[in-house]
Amino acid sequence: MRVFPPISTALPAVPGADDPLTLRRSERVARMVSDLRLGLPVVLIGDPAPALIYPVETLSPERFAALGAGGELVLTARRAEALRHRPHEGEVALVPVPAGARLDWVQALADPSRRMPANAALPQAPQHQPTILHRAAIRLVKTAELLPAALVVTGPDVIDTALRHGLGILAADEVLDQVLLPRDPRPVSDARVPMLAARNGRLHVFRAPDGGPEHYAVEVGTPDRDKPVLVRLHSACFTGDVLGSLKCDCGPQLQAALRAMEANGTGVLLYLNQEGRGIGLANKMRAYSLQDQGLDTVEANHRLGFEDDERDFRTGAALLRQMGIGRVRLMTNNPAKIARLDSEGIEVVERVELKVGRGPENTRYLDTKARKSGHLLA
Ligand SMILES: Nc1nc2c(ncn2[C@@H]2O[C@H](COP(=O)(O)OP(=O)(O)OP(=O)(O)O)[C@@H](O)[C@H]2O)c(=O)[nH]1
Ligand SMILES: [Zn+2]
Repeated sequence: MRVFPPISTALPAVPGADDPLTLRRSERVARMVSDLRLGLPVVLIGDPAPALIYPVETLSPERFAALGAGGELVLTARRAEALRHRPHEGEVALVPVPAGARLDWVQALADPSRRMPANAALPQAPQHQPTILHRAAIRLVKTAELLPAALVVTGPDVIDTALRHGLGILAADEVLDQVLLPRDPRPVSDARVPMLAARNGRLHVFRAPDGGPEHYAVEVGTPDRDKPVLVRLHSACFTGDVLGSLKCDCGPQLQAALRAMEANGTGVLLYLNQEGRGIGLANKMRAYSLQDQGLDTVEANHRLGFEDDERDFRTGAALLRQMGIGRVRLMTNNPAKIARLDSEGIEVVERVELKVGRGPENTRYLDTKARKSGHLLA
């Protein structure tokens, strides 16, 4: 068996860490995430060998054709369950890609909206277990808000290929550590924004140093930081917030929270860009299509290969810390938000109910959240 050199010796001499142009780990991971969105492969170093990781959703037919035989498809355990292919314990599952397999076949395994080509029986799972390399691959495509599936191709020339083509290359454990790290957004700019619901508003824009999405804080009046502040943690919902979709309660919740802050005199609404409970708008629309076929909101996420909720509320806690807010009266029906703020050292002194926007189009959605996701809804 070929022994692969450690990354430090495999790479040509690189400038030292004190060189300001040396890319930090967070920057290299951010580049990898953008590359995957473009359909480019990245290289992960890990067990059993360095591997090229191709995003299934954005992979072009030409690049797929050039892969040749071999390779494994890595799916989440959720997606594997939906395919009734659950050979491994743990978060991910592997499917060997047979010689001559078509890209359609690979993409149909990842995407429930595609019809499986004929004779699509899944090949036997490989003997070996998934490793940190496969988990890191899934984390990367999830961070890129793509379908959670990747092709993993190992071979003796992986490092050479990466160097020749300038592909992103990092150790799998470094990628996982980085992707799971709490983001620490920094204030960028702010200005007065009078709103219908709250005249005395100011919008603050925060940017994550790792290239992740920007998040916003809408400050109403000037809350006294020595007292608990009326706070809403709101996750982006383009359909509800902007289009007034009746499928959820987000739009009415957003407006009601701002009105409550106006009535209270002060408050802070954090607008977290975690669309679709963290799966992104494209995947949320895939989930909506599945809901049109009869699945509920949780089942639809699972069928796509996601958990019910992929959000990370540590971002909310980081924003509150940045704004000098340590104690809050939190407007929510979601106990997970309270638990996360508490564990991040933000004291939730009171939960303020926010029950608005229930109607015939979203009754099932709200009931499912109460029944399956622990939401405190009437
Ligand atoms: N994946 C998915 N996301 C959805 C669906 N409907 C709404 N969303 C997203 O769900 C999130 C709702 O955010 P919030 O209202 O802040 O959170 P919540 O968990 O409902 O908690 P509270 O409103 O505080 O009680 C937004 O990111 C929406 O885009 C759906 O059917 N599927
Ligand atoms: Zn919504």
